[in-house]
Amino acid sequence: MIEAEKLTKDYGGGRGVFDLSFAVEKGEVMGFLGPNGAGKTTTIRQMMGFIRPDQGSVRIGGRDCFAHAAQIQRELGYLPGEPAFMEDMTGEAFLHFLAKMKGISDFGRARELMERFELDGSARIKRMSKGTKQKVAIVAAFMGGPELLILDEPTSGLDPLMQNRFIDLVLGEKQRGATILMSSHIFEEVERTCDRTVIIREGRIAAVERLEKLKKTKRKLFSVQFERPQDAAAFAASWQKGARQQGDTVQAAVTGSPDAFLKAVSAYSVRDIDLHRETLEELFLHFYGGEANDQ
Ligand SMILES: Nc1ncnc2c1ncn2[C@@H]1O[C@H](COP(=O)(O)OP(=O)(O)OP(=O)(O)O)[C@@H](O)[C@H]1O
Repeated sequence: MIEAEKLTKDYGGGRGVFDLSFAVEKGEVMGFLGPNGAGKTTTIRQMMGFIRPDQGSVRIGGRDCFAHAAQIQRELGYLPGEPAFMEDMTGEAFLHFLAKMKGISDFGRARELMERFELDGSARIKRMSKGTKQKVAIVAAFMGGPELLILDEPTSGLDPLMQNRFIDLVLGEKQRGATILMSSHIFEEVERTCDRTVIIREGRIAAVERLEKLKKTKRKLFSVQFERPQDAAAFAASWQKGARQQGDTVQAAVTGSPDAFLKAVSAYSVRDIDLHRETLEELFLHFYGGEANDQ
């Protein structure tokens, strides 16, 4: 469905994207991941035909994205990283306008989506919060039931309840047979929806992974406080595998099943235990190296 071949956009000074080759199959949900500034938006903008590659190409359904930009933009569902609206319009008027432009005659699906996301479309867009604007952008991308959706950080600004509704929406579209490419910083969203992920770092592909592989790589960071500091020292010495002891507390990263770790810990008296699940940013840092920025 999407084929990038040696796709390059060079902004100078090492910024941009370089030599990206990957493919998204029909019916697949592909995560597009990487730290801030890695080049996700630059890649997506080339898929939309907004900017011309310096070298290489990206094709959608066999058509070059830059040469066939207008047609591709009309057909697919796109959710930009920073949606630009006609701010004076109400949400609903804007969606009607967009539906007309895209030749969507049935507004029923848009209404259904507005209800699902509890979006009140009667307010002017300029008065809406970031999260509400994001809901308008989601409805705009999905309302035509497109075969292909390209989504740039689709849940940015949404609360956890709405993030969950978004995940359900993506799973429904996947069942319908839609192909989706989605950039994201949120592990849960990626874990629950994506079949594979393209991971980019500093403008280059670091890996194309199946989700199972990424899940196996993800670490659980345990912090265990022991009743006695000498127990903490004994546990840290016996566990090894990168356990760090400080006073009565040991921190350890566990990959995969925590069973062996918990059994080893249970040989001692434990005062408290904390679990931190690794974020995507932390995973990039420990697995692929480089900078991890806060979102
Ligand atoms: N028009 C431009 N002119 C010059 N440099 C640019 C331009 N657009 C992007 N860049 C640079 O290219 C690099 C990749 O930016 P891009 O926005 O694609 O990253 P991203 O992965 O989408 O990051 P984020 O997660 O922050 O959205 C950055 O270093 C950015 O500063």
